[in-house]
Amino acid sequence: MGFQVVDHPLIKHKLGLLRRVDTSISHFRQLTQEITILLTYEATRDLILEPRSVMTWQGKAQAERISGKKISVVPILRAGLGMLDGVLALIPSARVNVVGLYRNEETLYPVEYYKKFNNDIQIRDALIIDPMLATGHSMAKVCEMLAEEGCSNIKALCMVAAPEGVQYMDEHFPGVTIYAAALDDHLNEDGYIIPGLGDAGDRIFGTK
Ligand SMILES: O=P(O)(O)OC[C@H]1O[C@H](OP(=O)(O)OP(=O)(O)O)[C@H](O)[C@@H]1O
Ligand SMILES: O=c1cc[nH]c(=O)[nH]1
Ligand SMILES: [Mg+2]
Repeated sequence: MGFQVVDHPLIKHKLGLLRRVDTSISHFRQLTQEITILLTYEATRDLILEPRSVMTWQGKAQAERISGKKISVVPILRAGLGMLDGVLALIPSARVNVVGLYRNEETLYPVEYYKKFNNDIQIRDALIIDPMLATGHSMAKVCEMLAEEGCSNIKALCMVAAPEGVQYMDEHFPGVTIYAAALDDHLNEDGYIIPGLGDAGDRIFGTK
């Protein structure tokens, strides 16, 4: 598996603000979106280009355009929605395939409550978005759902990952590359990432 902490001063600075307990809802949303744009930039580095001739003000010139498979973004409800605008800012024509999961607080395994996939999901590369990779159970569940649909090329973006989640994904979906803003220290006894962000869904939606 590929796991990459995207190393950039802007990401580090914005993540520091995101971690602050006194960051407002609106600022939390804005920072999440901005960091997602930076992660998307890195995660799309291997997109394939093809040459293309364009008519410029000085006649024809050689340019390039993205070719090959198209992308579908897969936000994991709820918190993943906070990252959607960031991806769409760079890939405005991406299709969106939504999965609704919540984590059972006792078992720390996800419960599925919603799924809406496009008809052409299997011919697109999938980009899963969820701010938190804690145990990795939610991310793995979505990879399983995508694999069942025939998706063969899957990447994921998250704000903060725990070593436990990275290891779980490595064991179960070694072909999936994850791009994160940070690799944190550990999970606490309730399955929360330390230091983490707290409950990202609550911070984005203003619940609690
Ligand atoms: O790696 P895991 O241990 O599976 O935990 C991570 C999941 O937990 C959070 O969702 P939550 O269940 O809080 O739902 P929410 O987005 O609706 O708040 C988070 O957004 C991930 O989806
Ligand atoms: O730290 C965590 C773990 C799971 N979900 C969150 O929102 N935060
Ligand atoms: Mg939550």
